[in-house]
Amino acid sequence: MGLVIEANSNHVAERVLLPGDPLRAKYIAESFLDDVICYNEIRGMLGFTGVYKGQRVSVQGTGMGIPSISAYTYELIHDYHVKKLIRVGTCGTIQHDISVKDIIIAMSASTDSNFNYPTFSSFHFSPTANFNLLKRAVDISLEHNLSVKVGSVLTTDLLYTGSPDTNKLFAEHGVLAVEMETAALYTMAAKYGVHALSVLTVSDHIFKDEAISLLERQNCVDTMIKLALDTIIES
Ligand SMILES: O=P(O)(O)O[C@H]1O[C@H](CO)[C@@H](O)[C@H]1O
Ligand SMILES: O=c1cc[nH]c(=O)[nH]1
Repeated sequence: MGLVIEANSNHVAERVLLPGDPLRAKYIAESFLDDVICYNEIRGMLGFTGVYKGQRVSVQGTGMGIPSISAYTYELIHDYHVKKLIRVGTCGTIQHDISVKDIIIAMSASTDSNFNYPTFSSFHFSPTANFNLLKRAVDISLEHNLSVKVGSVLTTDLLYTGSPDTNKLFAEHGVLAVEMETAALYTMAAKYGVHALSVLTVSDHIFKDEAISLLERQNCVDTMIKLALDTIIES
């Protein structure tokens, strides 16, 4: 039992989906898993374990931003021996040929955060997805004719102060979207020798007046959730 997760040691599966929103965790557990138990309610950051296509899978809310996801990821790996983690998040795209509701599979993540500075000092670590999870997610997308974009994302510390110039600069370097957790997830997975991937549904277009409503958001994430569940049990 840690500071943010209160589960018994055997209540969390080796494979975990990580939505930022704890209510998305509840939605995933209720809609996609059988034989569900809720193992965490600390801070309202809900965590569930259930069965998907015969395999145990957990789903843990992470909250928003690097400090929050880092705490959940740390305890899942250290206290509960989790081996595979797939973030199922939302993001804002900065590319003109990507639209709301599209799915992005994050190959790598740049960041404006200094969270890696104490470890690497003046060097810059490149947070990267696990190749096997990435390949499996892409293969499943092709098998099911899902339209997904694979590429890099920008993990920012702040939701509301993203400068248009910075977003434009990253867009010009081929970055697909902005979100707030992937760089930390990939760095922790690399550090502790586990596998991680981020799959993201585009909730808004940062340069256009396009966004899905909070209500719509729940329905739009179903394709991403099924993709992440199939990926995590098959790899
Ligand atoms: O929908 P989630 O998974 O929370 O992800 C995105 O949404 C939040 C911002 O609205 C940030 O956490 C961002 O990364
Ligand atoms: O624009 C957005 C949308 C979702 N999440 C973010 O971090 N930014």
